[in-house]
Amino acid sequence: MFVKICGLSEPVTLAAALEAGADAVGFVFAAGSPRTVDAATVRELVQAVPASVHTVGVFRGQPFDEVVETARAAGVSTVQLHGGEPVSELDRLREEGFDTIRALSLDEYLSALATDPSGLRRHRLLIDAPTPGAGEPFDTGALLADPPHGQWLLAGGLHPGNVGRLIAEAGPGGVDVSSGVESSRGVKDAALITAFLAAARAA
Ligand SMILES: O=C(O)c1ccccc1N[C@@H]1O[C@H](COP(=O)(O)O)[C@@H](O)[C@H]1O
Repeated sequence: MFVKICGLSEPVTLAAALEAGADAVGFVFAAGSPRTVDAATVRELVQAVPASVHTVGVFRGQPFDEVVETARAAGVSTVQLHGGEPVSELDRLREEGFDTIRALSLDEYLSALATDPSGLRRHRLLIDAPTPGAGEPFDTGALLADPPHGQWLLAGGLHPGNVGRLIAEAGPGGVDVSSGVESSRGVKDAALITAFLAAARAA
């Protein structure tokens, strides 16, 4: 089970995620989030991340050049796009040398499945709630009829108490969490991060 802990901005909770065995750590560059960080802060933070752990920059609706410039300045390995950007933008990010995560809501996923199934296979897929980072779960039932191919990730309202059940029900290859490992909105909690990793690994 691939586990990503997202919305990190402080050395202590980044260390907790690494200590607990996270496969990926995420940093939010999208505007308007309580977790938004700047590239210089992330460049410092990623110095502590081993090469085996993915460092993910999270963007939503930002211009392509800004995404590339920010991701390069921050030194992240992977770009995650949440804004319904065309798949060609993710293709170009790959050409720029980044690994990619394409984040879609369930409706966006079902629409892409109908209109461009080959595009869905070119990038690591993350299926998220309609409002990313809000801590709101969604009904994964429709995924059972059309399960995604490959090692897709599930996000949206996950926390240590529900991640095991949702992994069992929806069958993702990985999970991504932000709100569910926070003590208050935007404030990460080391004990919750550790509990989330343990619950996801036990599923
Ligand atoms: O975390 C945010 O604030 C955020 C803002 C804009 C785009 C994506 C964001 N986070 C992503 O949302 C999910 C986690 O959501 P939840 O809080 O656990 O429900 C995850 O994919 C984050 O990368």
